[in-house]
Amino acid sequence: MSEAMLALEGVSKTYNKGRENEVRVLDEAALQVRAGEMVALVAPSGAGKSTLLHIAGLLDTPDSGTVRIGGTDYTGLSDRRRTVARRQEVGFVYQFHHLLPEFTALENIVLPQLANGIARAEAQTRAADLLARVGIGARADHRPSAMSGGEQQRVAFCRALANAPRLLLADEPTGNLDPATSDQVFGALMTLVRETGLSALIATHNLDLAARMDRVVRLDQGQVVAG
Ligand SMILES: Nc1ncnc2c1ncn2[C@@H]1O[C@H](COP(=O)(O)OP(=O)(O)OP(=O)(O)O)[C@@H](O)[C@H]1O
Repeated sequence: MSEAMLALEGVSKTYNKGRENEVRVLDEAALQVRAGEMVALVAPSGAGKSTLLHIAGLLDTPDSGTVRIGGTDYTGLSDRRRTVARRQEVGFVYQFHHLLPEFTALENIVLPQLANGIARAEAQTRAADLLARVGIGARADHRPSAMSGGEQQRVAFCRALANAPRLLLADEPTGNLDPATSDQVFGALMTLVRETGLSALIATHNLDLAARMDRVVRLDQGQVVAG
């Protein structure tokens, strides 16, 4: 078995601790995603999927437990170190694309690379290559408003992969699309993940999409269990 790219151990998270509206969302949760593995995270609304993804992606910290990405333990590291690690190691995709409306598809994928110190020419070549791989090379100069929902989401996938992360985290990445488009766009995401050898943890309510991944896990009473 290959080494875990993402490893959560004993991760607990409670919101509003000690208050009467206390919510214990994660309770000693454990999860491993191996290198190159695609794992579906399925859970009812409110079960804690977003909380788990934010902790896995170093956007939030657990009350206790450890988070390792690529073998590095990020527990207790400074916000700065976590921010740098997040930028380099993790790509995020959300239900809504959150593309910058005033920039073209290509520029939306170039900008995060510039923020990561990549030269503009190299960033543009990489952005064009990513767009071609998800089948929308011809839309490179379109702004988000001049693209379909499926195309916008494909751009969001490319942006998530712009800095060649090792881990992709996605929260309902096709949840805003009609079923047929969702199916096609998810296919494009899977191809991209497979070609780049990424590890991915993808939250979805769509059991058909979940079944196309390597493994399905569920969140049950704050713990991650086999799906
Ligand atoms: N910042 C917060 N403060 C207090 N409670 C919170 C906070 N964030 C989330 N919660 C609560 O924690 C629980 C889990 O929230 P989370 O967003 O992780 O669920 P989810 O499984 O992603 O849900 P959905 O599928 O609806 O997005 C919910 O009951 C939510 O109300």
